[in-house]
Amino acid sequence: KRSSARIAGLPLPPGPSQLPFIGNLFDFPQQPEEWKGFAALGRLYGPVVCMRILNKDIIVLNSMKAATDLLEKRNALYSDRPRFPMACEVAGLDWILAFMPYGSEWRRHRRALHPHMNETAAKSLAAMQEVLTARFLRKILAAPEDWSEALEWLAGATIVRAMLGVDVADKNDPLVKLNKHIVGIVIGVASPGVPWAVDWLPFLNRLPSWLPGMGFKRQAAIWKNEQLRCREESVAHVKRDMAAGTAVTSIASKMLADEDADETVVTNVINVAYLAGNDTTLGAMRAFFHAMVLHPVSQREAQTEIDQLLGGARLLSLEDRPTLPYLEALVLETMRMYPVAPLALPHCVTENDEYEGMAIPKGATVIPNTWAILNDPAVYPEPETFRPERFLKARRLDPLMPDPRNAYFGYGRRMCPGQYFAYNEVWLLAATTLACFDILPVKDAAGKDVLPSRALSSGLVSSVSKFPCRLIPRDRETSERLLSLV
Ligand code: HEM
Repeated sequence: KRSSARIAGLPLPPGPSQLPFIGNLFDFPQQPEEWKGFAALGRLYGPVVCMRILNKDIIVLNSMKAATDLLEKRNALYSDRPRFPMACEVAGLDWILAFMPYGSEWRRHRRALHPHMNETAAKSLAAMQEVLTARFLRKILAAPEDWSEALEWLAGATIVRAMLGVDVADKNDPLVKLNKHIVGIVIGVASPGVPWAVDWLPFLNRLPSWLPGMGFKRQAAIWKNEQLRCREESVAHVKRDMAAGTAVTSIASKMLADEDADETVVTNVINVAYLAGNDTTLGAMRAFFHAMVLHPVSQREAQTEIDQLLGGARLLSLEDRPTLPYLEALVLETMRMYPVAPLALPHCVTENDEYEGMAIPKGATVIPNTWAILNDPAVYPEPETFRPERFLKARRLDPLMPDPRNAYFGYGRRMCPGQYFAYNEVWLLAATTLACFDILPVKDAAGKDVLPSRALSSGLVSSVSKFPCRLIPRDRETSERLLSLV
């Protein structure tokens, strides 16, 4: 039986029928690729699906219209997060902006980040991104088989350079290590599908650690110490350099130089940028290589467009973006087909609401199904086909085509604050790599192409797994000459 209506006699959104107490526990889509399970429920019940697990209402949004109507147009009601007791209260990760409840603290942190990450500010970081991307290309010219490690280096080097002004070492960089340590802890406590009893029964956190079954508290205490120590160290590094007069300008140094700045907020947002920006951007960049291995015709088309613009005379820069519509379409199509956050992050509704005759109960967790939105055949016909042309009309970007970034980077007031910085990085990587290399599949012993798996991993960040590919310089001499100038 479905639970009875609770708001002015309106029914809850449709969904599978519920068992007593556990509700829809057995209907809940399972990893891997649980977004496909949510999309299947959407085909059965409609774009807004309601489920209940134990004591929690869960509303899944499977269409852009529903996501826009609620998360964007009613953002005053839909910008909260569900509570994450294990991550925030037990493991002390409540300083992470992405987990913060909607309110004044959250707003203070977003405001601190905004001047440094908005669209205009992101442009001023592009020159640094161009230099690091050129270093990446030099690395893969020298050792193409190590492209995956070089890409990991690029993702870490860019965010650390932007936030802390530090040039990351080629291997074993201490600041990258610190940040990775925090990421590991966040993955340990906050990954979807990691069941912590305390997340469902928060009173467990009030029981003493020595009781049987309270092992999670002892483990979390260790994680808490570790992550708080690491988080202080990265900003302390910048402060030391500033005191010695050797600091390179960075977002941290600019924030700290502001007399009115609250140091705790600075430490929080500087650290969250690596957490939220490293693996996501890496996943997006790896997806680009994957798409190119699988779609040589699109790759060739983008290279022709680039060659016509450059004629091998210079390297591409971000300023070339408007003159390369096919390349832009190719990057957008890659983002559409490889969403790094297929279920975004959950939102939470703060008041009882009504939508198209259905009750949305206060406190419900709202899961936007970005994967379903970006694979909606009514918007993107034959969504399983990689087709950059879908974004073009008469060889220009079609302004009527919905931009996948409006889902890819999340929704409403919680939309990703790093989106411009991240997009520029992925675009630069795609543009400059295609200018210099052919990206081809590896061959097996019989000389046949080995194509990598298309499956997206589940977790806080989704992407294709690491895979081998062949990177063949298109014109080694010219590439080496141009890259040596950067
Ligand atoms: C390709 C790369 C990236 C993708 C796909 C991505 C995607 C997302 C998504 C889907 C959300 C959740 C939005 C929502 O709740 O509706 C988010 C939140 C967030 N992202 Fe990104 N992101 C990327 C890169 C970055 C970078 C480089 C930063 C660095 C500043 C960053 C910082 C954040 C933060 C701090 C939040 C939490 C915002 C909040 O809760 O208010 N992200 N991102």
